[in-house]
Amino acid sequence: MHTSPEEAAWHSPVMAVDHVDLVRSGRLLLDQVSLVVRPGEHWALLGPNGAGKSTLLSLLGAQRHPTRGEVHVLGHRLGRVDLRELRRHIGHVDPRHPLRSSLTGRQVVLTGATGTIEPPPRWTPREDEETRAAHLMRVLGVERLGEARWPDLSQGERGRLLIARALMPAPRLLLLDEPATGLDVSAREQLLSGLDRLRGEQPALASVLVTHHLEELPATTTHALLLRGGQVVSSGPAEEVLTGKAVSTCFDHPIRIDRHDGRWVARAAPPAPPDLG
Ligand SMILES: Nc1ncnc2c1ncn2[C@@H]1O[C@H](COP(=O)(O)OP(=O)(O)OP(=O)(O)O)[C@@H](O)[C@H]1O
Repeated sequence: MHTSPEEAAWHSPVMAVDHVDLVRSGRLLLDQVSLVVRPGEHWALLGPNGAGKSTLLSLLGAQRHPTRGEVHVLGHRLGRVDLRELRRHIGHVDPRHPLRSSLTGRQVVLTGATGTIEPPPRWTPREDEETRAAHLMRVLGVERLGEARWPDLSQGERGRLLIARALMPAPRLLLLDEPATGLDVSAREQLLSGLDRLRGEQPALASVLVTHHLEELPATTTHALLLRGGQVVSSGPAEEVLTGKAVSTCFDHPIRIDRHDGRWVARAAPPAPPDLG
């Protein structure tokens, strides 16, 4: 049967991590981690402090090499490809965006087209870039912030603008490191519904979102990987992985998980009844 290049791209993994170890300063930070992310999949990377989530995300973002094992990102094996070139096809949202000047919201989003923090000198965006920036700002619900100045914006507003910025070059992969940390409930909900809308309108986009909190997972999350001490506790479709048993093991605490309208809620499990037998 004939397969078109579009169909082949749809089925080929966006990234594949195969039995990866990562050692730094003599410490094993990732221990035999494997993960395959396909187009249209939205992964949650969960685990306690120090589990290795950010370390794994930095591999997925082509920011470092594994010590052992293979990482393929967008069909390229890390170690055999120019990492800077590869990074241009990955939307990596850095919550500590190092912007110092007082750009407007629209200008910040447009710097996603040049991959720079400040607009390059004498650079003027093309009309299609302006149109895309406006569209992405609408999808993420920040269209009214086009003329607002970066230093005046709230953390939640900045976070959504940074996601729009990361999407400017139309990446196939979006990486989000704790995007809801520090947001109040309304800002968090606006962020999550923006992500749900985005995923609905870009069905081939794949994403990986790091968090400690199940409440911060968008309803469109399809898969989850639980990490503890650099090792995978469980990995696969979200409804199979996000169970009380696996999450309790991961966080080393008895936790009960409920799901309402597609969203997850975690709380301490009630103590087991005394054994009267
Ligand atoms: N360059 C390094 N050398 C040695 N240890 C490191 C290095 N970078 C990170 N670590 C350690 O690796 C472990 C995993 O760190 P990482 O930041 O990936 O965890 P995390 O799951 O993202 O944690 P958190 O939820 O607290 O952000 C931590 O114990 C950290 O101290």
